[in-house]
Amino acid sequence: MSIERIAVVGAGQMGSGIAHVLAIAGYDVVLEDLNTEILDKSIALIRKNMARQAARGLIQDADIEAAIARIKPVVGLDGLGDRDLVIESVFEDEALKRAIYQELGTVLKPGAIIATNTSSISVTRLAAATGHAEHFIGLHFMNPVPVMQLVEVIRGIATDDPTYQAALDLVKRIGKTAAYAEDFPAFIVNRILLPMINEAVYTLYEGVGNVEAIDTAMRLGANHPMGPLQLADFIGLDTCLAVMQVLYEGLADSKYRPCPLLVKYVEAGWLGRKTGRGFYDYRSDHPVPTR
Ligand SMILES: CC(=O)CC(=O)SCCNC(=O)CCNC(=O)[C@H](O)C(C)(C)COP(=O)(O)OP(=O)(O)OC[C@H]1O[C@@H](n2cnc3c(N)ncnc32)[C@H](O)[C@@H]1OP(=O)(O)O
Ligand SMILES: NC(=O)C1=CN([C@@H]2O[C@H](COP(=O)(O)OP(=O)(O)OC[C@H]3O[C@@H](n4cnc5c(N)ncnc54)[C@H](OP(=O)(O)O)[C@@H]3O)[C@@H](O)[C@H]2O)C=CC1
Repeated sequence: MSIERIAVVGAGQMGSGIAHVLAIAGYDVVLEDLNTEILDKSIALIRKNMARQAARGLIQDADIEAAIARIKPVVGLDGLGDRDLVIESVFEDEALKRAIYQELGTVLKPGAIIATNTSSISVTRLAAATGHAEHFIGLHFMNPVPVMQLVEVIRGIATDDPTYQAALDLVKRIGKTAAYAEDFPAFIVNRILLPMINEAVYTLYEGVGNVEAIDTAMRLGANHPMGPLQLADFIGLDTCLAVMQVLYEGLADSKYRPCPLLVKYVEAGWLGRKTGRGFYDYRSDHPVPTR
């Protein structure tokens, strides 16, 4: 199937990044969320990040307005009937994702593909909520989407070959590299990355080091571009916890138990950058460690 008209459902940090790269690649993009305030914020973030790329010479300044014009922000799923592909990128919450697929089922045209940007949840199980599991696939983009080269592609047990091929063609057209992961909890990247982040939270929780020491140690000691706690704040502590819970429940191994401190921060609403506070406080010019 040829894909030209795409919708991105969920205009958070990932949905905004996905819409950004699709528009730069020339696709006709509808960006959907719950209200215009979020959509306005998303378009402003996309414009800022495109300017960043232009400043680095990765795209031309002149390309920005044309790309932004290819993104149509909408509230509600009703107008998605002409879409060839919908990429869902709402919270890492299975019930929410399934509810959105059920609503999409009433508006999408026959043969339309649904892809989920889930970080960890079973693609096979999510597909079962759509009624067209053969046209459902996992397309796991990496954060920040405009910068990261990888997209994990995950087939559900029922995903058909044309859907899989259409997904690979899209990844190629946006200039990224596909890695194929089998449909196991958290796939490849987060099966490895999130336990490392969780271990960094345990290191803080047990008092082995403070926030600054832990992040400095891994940036300078393991050459990580961001310390694990800085990265957790960047990802979103709610998403980090959701992925650890999927691993813990899905693999039934105590080594994936989410650190109690991570649970506490999420319960407090300290979700990292997106709420202004996590392991760092982002409310002043420079991030300040909070422990
Ligand atoms: C749950 C999951 O599924 C999680 C996943 O996505 S798995 C992948 C997780 N992501 C990572 O591991 C990324 C690790 N970090 C990095 O690679 C680098 O720090 C980075 C690429 C994010 C930035 O690289 P850098 O050379 O420092 O870029 P730099 O010019 O200094 O930009 C730093 C800032 O710009 C952001 N940034 C840079 N270019 C960007 C772009 N085009 N779009 C969006 N953000 C951008 C950085 O995130 C950071 O944010 P703030 O400006 O808000 O502080
Ligand atoms: N954060 C990361 O590093 C990565 C995350 N992912 C995955 O991407 C997905 C999104 O994560 P992320 O962007 O970080 O999350 P965010 O919290 O940044 O954004 C989630 C977005 O979903 C919106 N939303 C919630 N309910 C609905 C709905 N019913 N209809 C439309 N939009 C809705 C939210 O709007 P509102 O705020 O109004 O509720 C918000 O804009 C998750 O599945 C996550 O696992 C994948 C790779 C990396």
